[in-house]
Amino acid sequence: MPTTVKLNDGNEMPTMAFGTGSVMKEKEDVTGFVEQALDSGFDHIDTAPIYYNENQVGAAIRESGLSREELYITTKYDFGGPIQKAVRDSLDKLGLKSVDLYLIHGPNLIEKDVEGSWKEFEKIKEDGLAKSIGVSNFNVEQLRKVIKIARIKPAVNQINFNPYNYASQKAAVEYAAKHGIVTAGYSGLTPLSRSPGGPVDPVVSTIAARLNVSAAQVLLKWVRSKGVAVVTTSSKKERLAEYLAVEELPDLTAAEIAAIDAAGAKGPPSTASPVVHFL
Ligand SMILES: NC(=O)C1=CN([C@@H]2O[C@H](COP(=O)(O)OP(=O)(O)OC[C@H]3O[C@@H](n4cnc5c(N)ncnc54)[C@H](OP(=O)(O)O)[C@@H]3O)[C@@H](O)[C@H]2O)C=CC1
Ligand SMILES: O=CCc1c[nH]c2ccccc12
Repeated sequence: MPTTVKLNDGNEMPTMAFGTGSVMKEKEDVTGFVEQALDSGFDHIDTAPIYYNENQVGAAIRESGLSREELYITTKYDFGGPIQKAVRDSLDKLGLKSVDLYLIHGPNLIEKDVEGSWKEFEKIKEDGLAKSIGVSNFNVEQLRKVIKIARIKPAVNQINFNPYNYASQKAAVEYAAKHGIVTAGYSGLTPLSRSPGGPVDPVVSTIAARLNVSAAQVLLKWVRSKGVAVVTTSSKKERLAEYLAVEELPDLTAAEIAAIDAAGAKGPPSTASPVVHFL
């Protein structure tokens, strides 16, 4: 059974999500990958209009034969324009009456009218179109602005979170936790996928050897050790099984966590792919 975390609105969110924004090469159909993830035991699927695959996620959900109650679906507001229309468009594409979590994909989408935009999000929850509402890529200041005017606080902040950006993201995670907001981390496997050859690699390899697990499992365990939920992905069935086994692995020791933190603080190798900023 996948592990869940209780959100500040009483709902439970599975702590291991399968992301559809990067599983495929650009414009590739993700239906088969989502089916494979559901078949492997993932019950939380993360999508967004900007991934142009909500209809494919919907098809995979229907194909899976799983009931709506067995699934947790996250999508996002990201193209701008009227918020109520955007959520209904997403629901149409997904073929669902409601999503479990609806996020503002980036702070610039609401910066002109934080209060008015968040009120629209609160209405989405009150109308039952999303069971929970939240934000993504928000820093402390941006979270503070929403919390200040919110009747319903964001339940989740989904952010880029890995050992190489831990020092800069720590404050957002701690601020969120103080306000009862769960942080979900994407790109947790950056040291393997985008920035191989950096100072985190040997530390992770040593821990992986001690535990007889993969480097990806150590990195995801490190994410969880910070109280952060995971949004990851893979095109490979064997990696999906590894990701899902992470909750059952023994905890990293405090010294191991500190060693990953310290290696991450040295930064990625100079050959690392640049982080693309968007939204
Ligand atoms: N809210 C937001 O703004 C954002 C949200 N997201 C969400 O998060 C999801 C995950 O993001 P992503 O950055 O891909 O997450 P991760 O950092 O978890 O990376 C997943 C990738 O790592 C690869 N991988 C796994 N193990 C290894 C290994 N040992 N060596 C090399 N590569 C490996 C996988 O490739 P393989 O297929 O070969 O296993 C997969 O492509 C997205 O799909 C999206 O849903 C992502 C970015 C921004
Ligand atoms: O959601 C975050 C990053 C991302 C992943 N896939 C795409 C496609 C288009 C824009 C942004 C993204």
